[in-house]
Amino acid sequence: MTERQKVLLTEVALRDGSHALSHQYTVQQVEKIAKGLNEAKVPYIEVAHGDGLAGSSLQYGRSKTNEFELIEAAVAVTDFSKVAVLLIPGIGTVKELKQAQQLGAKMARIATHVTEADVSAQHIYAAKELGMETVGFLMMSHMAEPEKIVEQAKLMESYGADIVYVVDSAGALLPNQVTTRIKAMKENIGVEIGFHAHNNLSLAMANTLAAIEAGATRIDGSVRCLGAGAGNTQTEVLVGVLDRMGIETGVDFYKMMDLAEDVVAPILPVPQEITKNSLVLGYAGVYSSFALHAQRAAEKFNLDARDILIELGNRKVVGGQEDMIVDVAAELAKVKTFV
Ligand SMILES: C[C@H](O)CC(=O)C(=O)O
Ligand SMILES: [Mn+2]
Repeated sequence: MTERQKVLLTEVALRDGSHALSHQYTVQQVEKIAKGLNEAKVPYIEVAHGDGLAGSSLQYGRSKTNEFELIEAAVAVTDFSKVAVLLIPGIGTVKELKQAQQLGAKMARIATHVTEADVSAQHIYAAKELGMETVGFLMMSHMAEPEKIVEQAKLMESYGADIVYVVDSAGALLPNQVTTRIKAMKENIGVEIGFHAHNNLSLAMANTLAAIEAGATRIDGSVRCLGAGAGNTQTEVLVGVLDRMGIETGVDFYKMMDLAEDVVAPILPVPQEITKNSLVLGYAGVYSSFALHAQRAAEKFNLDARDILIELGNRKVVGGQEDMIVDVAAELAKVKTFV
């Protein structure tokens, strides 16, 4: 009997989902969600500010609760799931990585813009030194062609990454574009390949299936889609779909559905859905976590947030350039004043 294909899921509702909740998680919420994910046998649970360790700031949004309390809380209620943390070099430092590891985090996901893998070297080395399973996370992967992604993935592999992810931060990729990127990596790098989707064009599931078909074995999902913009691939749906495809995740389908319905849905301030702003994120190729900042700038300058997002896409703005959002809004407002 042929062995069933297997993918390992990393649940990101407690990190990417932090964007959707404006980083307002409480210890009690994290305990309940992490406990539910652990009982559903989800292999990895990512916990941190939406922009990774040390992300709590004026620029990225202040956390209600110190993220290390959230990490500690998740570790305390998980005896199966491993806790992961995300770190963007320049936002987080080795100091925060060590603190997370000492609290029990077992995986480090070092995230850079897709053409800046070289800035991940120090933190990948540090994570490996700390004995953590280490992931290279190439954000905004729609902005680089497959050859460039392979080049950058090779750098992360050379620094010691155990896994390298294609990350569709803007939710802008089409299924065929996912296939070409993952296939190119599969043919050229020697470590596991992962994929992280956003649902801004309602393609998260299709793109995730394309990634698996092309050879990705590490997949991100989020319970109730909870993530930046229109959210990520919905974990409970993904588990059901992969089961129907005969692909093993090891995750309990019913327990994931109950967690989504009974625990996560009640804490959402608004349903996680494809709004006009999140749709434009995917259409224009803009970093998903810009949605809330663009909405606030639109209200401040009496603009349509979609106009700000389209202009940010035209300027190919990337993560870390959140300050450009207000600049663009001010320019558009001035233009509007004079027309
Ligand atoms: C910091 C970003 O939110 C990381 C991520 O989830 C993405 O790029 O997508
Ligand atoms: Mn994301």
